[in-house]
Amino acid sequence: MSTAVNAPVYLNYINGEWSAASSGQTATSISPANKHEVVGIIQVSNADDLDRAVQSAKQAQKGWRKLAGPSRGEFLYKAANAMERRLNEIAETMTREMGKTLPEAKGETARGIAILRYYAGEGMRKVGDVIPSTDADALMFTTRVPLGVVGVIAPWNFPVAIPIWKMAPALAYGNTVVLKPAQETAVTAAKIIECFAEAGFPAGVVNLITGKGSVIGQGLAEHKDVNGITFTGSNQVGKQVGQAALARGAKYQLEMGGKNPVIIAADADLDLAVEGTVSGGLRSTGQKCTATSRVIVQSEVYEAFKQKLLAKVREIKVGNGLEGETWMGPCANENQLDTVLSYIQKGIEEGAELLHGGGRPDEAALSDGFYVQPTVFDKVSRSMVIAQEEIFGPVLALIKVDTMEEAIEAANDADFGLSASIYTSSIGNLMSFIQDMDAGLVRVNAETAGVELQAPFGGMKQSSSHSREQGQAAIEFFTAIKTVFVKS
Ligand SMILES: NC(=O)C1=CN([C@@H]2O[C@H](COP(=O)(O)OP(=O)(O)OC[C@H]3O[C@@H](n4cnc5c(N)ncnc54)[C@H](O)[C@@H]3O)[C@@H](O)[C@H]2O)C=CC1
Ligand SMILES: O=C(O)CCC(=O)C(=O)O
Repeated sequence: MSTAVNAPVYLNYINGEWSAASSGQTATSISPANKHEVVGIIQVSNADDLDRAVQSAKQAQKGWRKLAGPSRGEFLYKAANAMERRLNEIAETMTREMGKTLPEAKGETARGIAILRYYAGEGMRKVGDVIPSTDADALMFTTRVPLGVVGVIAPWNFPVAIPIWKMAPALAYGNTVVLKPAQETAVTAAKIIECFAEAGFPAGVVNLITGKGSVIGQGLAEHKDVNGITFTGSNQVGKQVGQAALARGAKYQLEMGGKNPVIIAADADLDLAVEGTVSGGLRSTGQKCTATSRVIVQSEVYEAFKQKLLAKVREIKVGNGLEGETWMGPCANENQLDTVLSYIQKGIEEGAELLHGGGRPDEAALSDGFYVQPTVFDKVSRSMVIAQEEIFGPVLALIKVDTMEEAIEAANDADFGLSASIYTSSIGNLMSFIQDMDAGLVRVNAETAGVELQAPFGGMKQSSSHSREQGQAAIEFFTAIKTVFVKS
């Protein structure tokens, strides 16, 4: 176990150099599995540091955008190779710093590497279209140009995948980047940036700055030289970021919450449905914006599904994510633990029936970590707070319905619309679900979580600013279209 005295120190990365915050202030990044364990000492930067990072990105953008796409792609391939060499170390850091289990952290790091390679290849793909002009002597076509400097504000729940799925397309399309990670996962972010440094990106193309959200995050959103802001996190902060960007005419992209439903139809394969509900709802301790939170079950199979679900949830081993037998790690920070516990309390007060969990685990060995039991509520009604607000924890709310129409209506009864899934063997059910479900991701006989890097990702309603990330869709945010008209 590290103490703050002998913990490694991580710096900002600005203009190709590692530097301490000019404020002289630092903070500790601690392990949620044991709050006395310090993973690293991180910088608490101020507005001057931020300005240096933005100016270095602005300076570097002039040369970076002039490189050919395939040449930019080469740097991304090198970053991917550097990350691959350090996969185990980065994954272990992620587990220590935010709590998800080591196999999940390894999977996420491998996903980060695959995303880098996908966007490295993007440097060789087409960027425009030829459009027939009404003038027979003219050539009309579209091309795309980068936005300029892109500010990346990232959360702690996917500390490798989210920064990379934002930075990789930004860079591939010719932007330069200032990354502001969540303080909870600043050490993991520093290790990613070490891989970018090793790849030899020109100075200023990639910058890392850590600090408070209200100072560095808000500062990025408000900075006049930041041309695009891409954010993932809470609804409240996302809206603030969007408003700050809008006020000065910058482009922005927000990926926020979810209240994702799974529908269990009367004709579902119940074992498959239980597996998908447990995995979708409780992996990563429910801290995914795509996590299953509302479980809408047709009355014919309600009791049978409930019993099978409880049998599986009872088997879950909660513990330190570094230990092989652990299935579910702690919440990522104390705030998150308190939020989850307060929602559980609210559920009880509102009259939902607690079937399993509901508090912190009893084991003495877990008392210094931010652990919570996997929790299942029965008799949840659609209007209850636990059926409406994002909990971001391992809490499943069972809702009983009679018909498929009622199931889809219940599934749509939320302010969010990120992901939704259905378990059914009926073509009629799945067609209605695909057509009528208001969500950016609709999944059939598969859990709500799980995003493929080559497909568009984003939500409807309050879940996003209506743009899409990942896959080819990323080009829409990270570039601007130019329509070119050439007359001979
Ligand atoms: N959609 C998602 O994937 C995520 C959703 N959340 C939701 O947000 C809730 C709270 O988690 P937090 O970590 O507090 O999320 P948050 O929205 O405060 O943090 C996300 C990022 O925004 C930054 N930030 C904070 N205040 C800012 C500001 N005023 N201006 C600009 N950037 C700012 C943070 O430093 C972090 O990098 C969770 O309980 C969950 O419901 C949290 C993380 C990820
Ligand atoms: O389900 C996934 O893999 C991605 C989830 C996600 O983007 C998030 O939680 O922010």
